Amino acid sequence: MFRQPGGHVVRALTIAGSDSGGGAGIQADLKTLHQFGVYGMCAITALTAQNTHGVQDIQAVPASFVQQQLESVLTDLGADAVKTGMLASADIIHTVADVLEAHAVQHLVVDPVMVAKGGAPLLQPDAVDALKARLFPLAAVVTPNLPEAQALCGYPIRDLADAKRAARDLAQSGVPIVVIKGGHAADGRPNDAVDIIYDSGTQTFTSLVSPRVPSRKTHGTGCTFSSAVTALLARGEAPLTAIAMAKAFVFEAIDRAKDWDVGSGHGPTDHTAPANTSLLVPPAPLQHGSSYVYRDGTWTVHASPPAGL
Ligand SMILES: Nc1ncnc2c1ncn2[C@@H]1O[C@H](COP(=O)(O)OP(=O)(O)O)[C@@H](O)[C@H]1O
Ligand SMILES: Cc1ncc(COP(=O)(O)OP(=O)(O)O)c(N)n1
Repeated sequence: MFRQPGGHVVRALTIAGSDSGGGAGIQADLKTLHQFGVYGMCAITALTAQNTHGVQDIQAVPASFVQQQLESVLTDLGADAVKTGMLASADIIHTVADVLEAHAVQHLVVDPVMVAKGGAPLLQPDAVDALKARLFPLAAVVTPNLPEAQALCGYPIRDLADAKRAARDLAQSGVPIVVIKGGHAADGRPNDAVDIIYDSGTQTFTSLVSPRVPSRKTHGTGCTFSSAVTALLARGEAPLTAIAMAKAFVFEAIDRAKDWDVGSGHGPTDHTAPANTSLLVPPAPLQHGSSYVYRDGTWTVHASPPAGL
């Protein structure tokens, strides 16, 4: 396990739903935290019966029991960083926000999970406002995918210019850093996956680009990405470095899984992808306002960024 200079084992808490298929949710989160050498803990918000073909059923956990799990963990083990994933209902969101406020948690990553890739709703529609009002102001980083960003902003995101507008608008809820993930490629980018980062402090956009792996095995990419960011923030990395390393890790996890036979539908990624710093870390501190590309295991400044970056 990764330790802070004083010898303290780095730990992180995920508050999310269980994916019985093991590719997303709590299972992806704990695998990712472990891979980054961070001690992982969890509070489960919902149980899903799920596989690589979709979500067959959902059982919500009562908000009072989510609260009990959080209190059990935070009053004993503590957390250097916390992430939220599937929160299911406004009731659970209010409970989670109350507990996180009371414990003054640091480094909160909010992955505003709303719909699984197969189309199953993972958040009640009336909970979207609660997410923005209660959790966004507590977050260090918020990581919507394109459909989530559209739902949160209330307008379509068709291209990179729209994604930038959405990132800046979402930051108005009091979020230091918004990442609009590009896995869904609303603007039809067949060859690359572009993530747009807006930093409220510097009021700059940074874009991170990787080749798009031609694979259906991308189940759980968002959970894996936000967990990697959480692990790296817990370890003390700067947010921009954490986000870049997380993107590189997800690229490697998708790439490793492209030929494997786990499930016959949209399979999961391979969380045993390398997470050691030397392979994923940018060679120099990333500059806000620039565009970077991850290719062949290396980050470089993007010499010919896509139009709109
Ligand atoms: N086919 C792919 N090839 C490379 N990177 C991808 C691919 N699909 C998603 N990503 C990356 O995975 C991360 C998660 O994005 P996304 O899939 O949009 O999230 P979600 O699972 O929440 O829908 C982002 O960094 C995105 O760029
Ligand atoms: C229990 C649970 N939580 C979250 C998700 C969605 O995960 P995500 O990483 O966005 O991956 P896809 O479902 O989009 O492949 C989930 N499916 N289940």
